[in-house]
Amino acid sequence: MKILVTGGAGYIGSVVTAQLLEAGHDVVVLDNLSTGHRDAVPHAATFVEGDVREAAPVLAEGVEAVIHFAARSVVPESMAHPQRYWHGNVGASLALLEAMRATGVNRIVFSSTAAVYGDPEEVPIPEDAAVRPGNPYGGSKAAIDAALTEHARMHSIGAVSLRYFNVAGAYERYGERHTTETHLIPIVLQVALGERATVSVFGDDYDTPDGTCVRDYIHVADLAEAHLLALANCTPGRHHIYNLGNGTGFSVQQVIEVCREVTGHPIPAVRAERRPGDPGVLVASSALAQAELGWQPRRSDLHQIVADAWAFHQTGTAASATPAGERP
Ligand SMILES: NC(=O)c1ccc[n+]([C@@H]2O[C@H](COP(=O)([O-])OP(=O)(O)OC[C@H]3O[C@@H](n4cnc5c(N)ncnc54)[C@H](O)[C@@H]3O)[C@@H](O)[C@H]2O)c1
Ligand SMILES: O=c1ccn([C@@H]2O[C@H](COP(=O)(O)OP(=O)(O)O[C@H]3O[C@H](CO)[C@H](O)[C@H](O)[C@H]3O)[C@@H](O)[C@H]2O)c(=O)[nH]1
Repeated sequence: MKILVTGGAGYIGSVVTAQLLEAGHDVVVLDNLSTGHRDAVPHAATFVEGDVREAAPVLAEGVEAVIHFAARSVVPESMAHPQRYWHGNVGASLALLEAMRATGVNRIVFSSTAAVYGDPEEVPIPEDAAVRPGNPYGGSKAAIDAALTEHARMHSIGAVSLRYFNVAGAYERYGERHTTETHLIPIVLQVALGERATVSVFGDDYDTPDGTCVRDYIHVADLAEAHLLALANCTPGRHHIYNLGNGTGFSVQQVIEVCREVTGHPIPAVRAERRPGDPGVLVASSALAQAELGWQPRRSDLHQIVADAWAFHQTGTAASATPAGERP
């Protein structure tokens, strides 16, 4: 299949592009390089530098399906500049859907997020939990999910929203390298690398066993595999929504401890105020993805997730990578 991957120069998009190529698909990456890297695009993919709003000419070149990663995704930035998220995420995604209609491309897999659930009443969180985003980033993704439901019904598009929990780890030579890093695991590893003196623990008075926030960390390679399954499950006229996580929560303190074990570095941690908008506990129920997509995470051990991220930060390649010759 010929697939357009928006945001394929980013962290998750580059991993999915690599797996699509390994599966024999033809991939075009459309990315404006705002947070992504040209050298993260696998060699066998065609790269087009540009905005998602300019997708029509690319779609018209025989594209059969879209996997849509391109977005702004820094929660604190969304609190300070919500309009960037309405224009950059909602506006750009609506333009992409319009271009798909105009060119007759009728399948899309979309990167949604656990942030649409805000502070959930029920944990593990099922897909039918209330959508109550606690920040404009989550709000923008919830709005795109709603637009996909409408487009599926009104325009016979087949859509799948994948609601990722906390993505971490690395795959082959593809990993997380954001200039503005807010995610816990890469920040902790920057301390181990000597790039930061300490890690701040945002709040130790949550209603959790050790008082720090609990999250569900999912290996990027497992997450990526769900996109290939979702693509095969895109049914015209239907919008499916699936949570993707391991179903196990780890506290911030536990994550730091695992990073100490993996890196052998003491990783000094300091207590800091709660980060505005952070829910205490986010853990996925991925039962629906397992039942309907046949998805099964295979790299659930947090040590392996951190070991892959650590190897990537040190050498540019995941610990579990296959030999160089086999990489796309
Ligand atoms: N990383 C996570 O833990 C996580 C969790 C939930 C959801 N998500 C979602 O997954 C997707 C990918 O996240 P990521 O961590 O790989 O982010 P990333 O920033 O590494 O990748 C996003 C890519 O999209 C590109 N991009 C952004 N706006 C664009 C535009 N208007 N036109 C063209 N290209 C554009 C960027 O240059 C970048 O290469 C995002 O939609 C994000 O909201 C990520
Ligand atoms: O320096 C840091 C960074 C993070 N944290 C804490 O670590 C936990 C994880 O924080 P991340 O920033 O790594 O991830 P979030 O849970 O805030 O958000 C991520 O996962 C969400 C869903 O769970 C959304 O998908 C969102 O897009 C994505 O950034 C939070 O409790 C946060 O307060 C710290 O204590 N110190």
